[in-house]
Amino acid sequence: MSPFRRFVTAAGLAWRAAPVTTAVVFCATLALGAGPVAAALFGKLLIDHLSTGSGAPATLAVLAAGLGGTLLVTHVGDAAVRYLEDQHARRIEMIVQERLFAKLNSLPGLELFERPNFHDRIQLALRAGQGAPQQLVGSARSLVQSGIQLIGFVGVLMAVSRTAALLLALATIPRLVAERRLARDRVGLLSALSPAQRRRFFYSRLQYEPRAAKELRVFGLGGFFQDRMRTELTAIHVSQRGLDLRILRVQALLDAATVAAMALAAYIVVADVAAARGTPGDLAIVLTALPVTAGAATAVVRQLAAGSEALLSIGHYLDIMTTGGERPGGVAVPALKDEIVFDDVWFRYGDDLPWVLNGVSFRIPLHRSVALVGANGAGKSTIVKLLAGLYEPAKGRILWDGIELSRLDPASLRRRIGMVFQDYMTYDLTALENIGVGDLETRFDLARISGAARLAGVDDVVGRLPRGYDTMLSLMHFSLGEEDDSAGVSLSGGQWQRIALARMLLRADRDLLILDEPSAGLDPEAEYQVHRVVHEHSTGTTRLLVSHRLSAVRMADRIVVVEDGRVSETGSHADLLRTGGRYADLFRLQAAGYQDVPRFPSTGPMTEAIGMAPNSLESSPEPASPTT
Ligand SMILES: Nc1ncnc2c1ncn2[C@@H]1O[C@H](COP(=O)(O)OP(=O)(O)OP(=O)(O)O)[C@@H](O)[C@H]1O
Repeated sequence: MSPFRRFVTAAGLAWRAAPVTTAVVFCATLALGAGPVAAALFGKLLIDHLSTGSGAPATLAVLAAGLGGTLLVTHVGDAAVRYLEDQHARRIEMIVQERLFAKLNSLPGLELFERPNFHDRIQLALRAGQGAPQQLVGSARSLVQSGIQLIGFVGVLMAVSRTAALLLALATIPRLVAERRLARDRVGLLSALSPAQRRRFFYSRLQYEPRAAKELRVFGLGGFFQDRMRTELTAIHVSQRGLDLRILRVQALLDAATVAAMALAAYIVVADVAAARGTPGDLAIVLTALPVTAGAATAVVRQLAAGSEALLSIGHYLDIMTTGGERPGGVAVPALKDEIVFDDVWFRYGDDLPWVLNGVSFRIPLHRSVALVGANGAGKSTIVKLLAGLYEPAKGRILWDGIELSRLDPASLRRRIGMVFQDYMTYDLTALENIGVGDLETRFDLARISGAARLAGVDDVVGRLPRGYDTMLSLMHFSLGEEDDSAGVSLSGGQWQRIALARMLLRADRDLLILDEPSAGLDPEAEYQVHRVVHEHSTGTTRLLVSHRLSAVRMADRIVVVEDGRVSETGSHADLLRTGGRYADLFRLQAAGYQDVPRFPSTGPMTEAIGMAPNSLESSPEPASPTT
């Protein structure tokens, strides 16, 4: 990406955030840049007037007032400009956040979100998008301000001693080169450390997230993850310290060179004044101008480096903003009239990963229910995700009434689908919102939401919560006091599953309902009720159901058995039992399991199978008892 494109993006963001503020800041910058030069000139004139003894009191008063006024404006103006810059930074943050998240929400598939480096890029883009335009504006402002000071003081130095001015200019060139290189290294290090930062935050989050707290305590994993977090942080610090040391070494060398140049320049001017080739005012202004000029030259160089750092890092923001992924256009999805067809569909999650689907073909006829069954990892959820347009097949076609899914508009497709996922979401929202997000168009209509909750068998549970449907379903929403009933509550796994089901039932009028393991966490009675409700309530709707409970799928019009990414059997429950294939075996196995429950041995086969000696805990040496 060209530096020019990055510059236009950063400057465009800064300008659009607050054009008036940007213009005011620039004008103020010009005035603030000229301030110190004007103050130094007023100072020189005052000294010259006093040293010749010819100064009229009125002239002295004017010069003193000029000096005081200039200093006052410079200091007050500086604070005002900093205030405006902070407001500007907030506006930029808002714009960047809006654009980045609009972009992320426009990506229809899951592929990018499952790549760790995409997460790193989002973090870098957020940071760059918020910081870089502001840094660029700040650098440009400081550059102009320091540049004006530099030009002014170099002019003054040139008037008094060209050699002194030349010496300072020579000392600035190596700084320019070195600071640019360091800026590039800083941006490079930030990218290089992203994976380690991500892992560090992952390990740190595990140690306070309520979801992980159970296992961490039961398995005693706190110290283990703390060690991992420490290892990552140590590695990050080692890399950062390496760069810090390099910056320190380079800057110390450059500062030493600048001081040497200043000392030489001061010596030349002192020698000139001693030889009566200059006035005491000349000496005063040179002694003022030398450190200020050196400081301004350093500031100019650093701002140039900071500006180029900002331009390099805005590349991360542009990187996300130009990420492909949206399907261009796409046909609006018509109501389903005939059938959905999987036609020799092949899929794998990455080019270097094994095929998950190896030519899957089956049909979902209109107003019929189709159940997918198969062992863990057979590819059932993958089929579901392909049907929802979350991934695209590598080969083969998925047809919606003969139109390939890839030609359809993903948003329009999803409006035609109601879905409950195997790994459904539990939102830190109220019960009303947790269900209502299933159909935002209902605008959290309590009557519809409680109707869906009733069908899913969770209405009573919600009714008994401290604030009914307005209760926060989250333990993170802490109580504000003893009497505060706004505290969050936590539901059981099965109750959460019913909430997810109610969320889907808000879309029961859609063309296609997809239920991926909707009853996995339910007790047997609840499971039966849920399947009866789903069956009765959505008869006449086209349905795809995934379940391991074969008792639940026997009601389906067609059962598709998936084995190793292929369809091995298709037919009704009765057909498949008659055929006596894999489904019939599984069904009989499950049915037998309910009648004849085997007892688990306390030691023996299971412990041996995982390579443990029986009673290894008991046979492990006792910890030494504390000596008294
Ligand atoms: N996001 C992913 N990235 C890489 N591999 C994946 C991903 N999701 C699933 N897989 C792999 O794809 C295969 C099929 O997974 P899938 O979830 O479709 O199986 P399933 O039949 O639904 O299994 P289960 O009955 O356990 O839910 C598995 O081997 C799994 O490891």
